[in-house]
Order: sequence, then structure tokens, then C-alpha cells
Amino acid sequence: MESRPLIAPSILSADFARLGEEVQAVAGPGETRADWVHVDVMDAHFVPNLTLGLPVVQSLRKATDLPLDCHLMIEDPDRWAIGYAEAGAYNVTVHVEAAKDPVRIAKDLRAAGAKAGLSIKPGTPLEDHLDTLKHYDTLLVMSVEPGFGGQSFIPEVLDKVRTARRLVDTGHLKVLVEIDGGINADTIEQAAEAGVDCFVAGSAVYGAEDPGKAVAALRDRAAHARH
Ligand SMILES: O=C(CO)[C@H](O)[C@H](O)COP(=O)(O)O
Ligand SMILES: [Fe+2]
Repeated sequence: MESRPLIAPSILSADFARLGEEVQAVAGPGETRADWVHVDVMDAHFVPNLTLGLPVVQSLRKATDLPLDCHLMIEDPDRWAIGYAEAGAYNVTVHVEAAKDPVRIAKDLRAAGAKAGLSIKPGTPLEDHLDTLKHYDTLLVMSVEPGFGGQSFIPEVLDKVRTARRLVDTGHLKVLVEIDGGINADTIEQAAEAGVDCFVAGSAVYGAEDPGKAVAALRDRAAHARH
């Protein structure tokens, strides 16, 4: 497990007209600094919503030093994922439900210098994808149905997180467990106890008066819940 909980604010809840400033709001000093910036790419096909794509990620790469964590909620990630790695994303996550050849995608992402992430929807069993997981660096467990920010955390996914934690630890896999959806000051403790390494939070960070302080508070809660 990561020694310190990682916090990845999702810009889905930021002001899209001021994205550069919004990212700077979580790039401050000390504990107010986010670990990653989570970028939700939606194509209105894999999910019923449309957000942003490669040109915005290319611009964000120039606007911040923070690692970009691109969550691709798109069809045909086999075709598109590599572009995000080439644009300088730190981690590129594809959905197991959308990928045709997820092992090939992971290899290509790593060859392009990015970490490879595998995401799984709340209703998809993890057990069906264990062989694939071995090829990845991160597992993004969705704790809402992908598509929209501001939804309520689905507590049933905690069992999947516990299973993932156990499999990663006992199998000595170098896979970081990430959770996405409905993470706030209340739900982060349960997720931390279940073994999450990295916490995505959109509305809980960008809906707060001071996004940097929200990052610090979330990390603090996660760290306490682990002990
Ligand atoms: O992938 C996502 C939705 O599909 C977002 O990352 C997620 O929902 C973040 O928003 P919030 O913390 O408000 O739930
Ligand atoms: Fe996301």
C-alpha cells in the first residue's frame, strides 16, 4: 500500500472556462497540494455525457506540473488511449468493459511512458479480469455509475476494494488501488479502511470554498482511518 493516501481532485466539478486557474487551486504548498489531477474524458457513447478530449489534456499538460490522471470513459480505448500517453498523461485509465485488447493497451501505454490504469464499473465483477490486472499499474474502482459528478457513493463496492487490496497484497502485484465517485469527508474513511491508495474527489474538492484546504482535509481523514 502507498505510505501516504493520494488525493486526485476531479476537474469534472471545476469551472471549465477557468481550468488553468482551477488546477492551480489544488497545486499549492504542503498538504493543500493534490497528488494527481483527475481528468474525466467522456464521449457520449460509453457514458451518456460529453466532456473533453485530447486538446484540453494537451493544454492542461502545459498549465501544471501535477501528474494528470486521465480516466477514459470512451468507446474504442484501443484506438484513443495512446494519444493521452503521448500528450504527457501520468496515468491513462481505460474501462475493462470497453477495451477489446486490454493487455495490448497496457503494453502500449507503458511503452509510451505512461502508467496503465484499468477501471471497473460498479456492476462488473473483478474476478473476471484478474489475469488482465497483472499487466496494469492502477485499478480504478468506480463507486458510482460512470458519467456524472456529484452522485452518491455506492457502499457495496467496498467489498470489491477489499478483494482488490487482498489480491494485490497477497499476489505482490504492483497495482495501486484507486476509487472514484462520491468520495467526500464521510465516505473517504470507509474507502481508506477497505484499502484504497488513491482517492478521486470532484464535488468534494471543487464544491468547497477552498479546494486546497479540502484536499488537505480529505488526505488527513484517509490517513487517520487507516490506523
Ligand atoms: O469518473 C467520474 C464520473 O464518472 C468522476 O471522476 C467522479 O464522479 C468524480 O466526481 P464526484 O467526486 O463528484 O463523484
Ligand atoms: Fe473519473
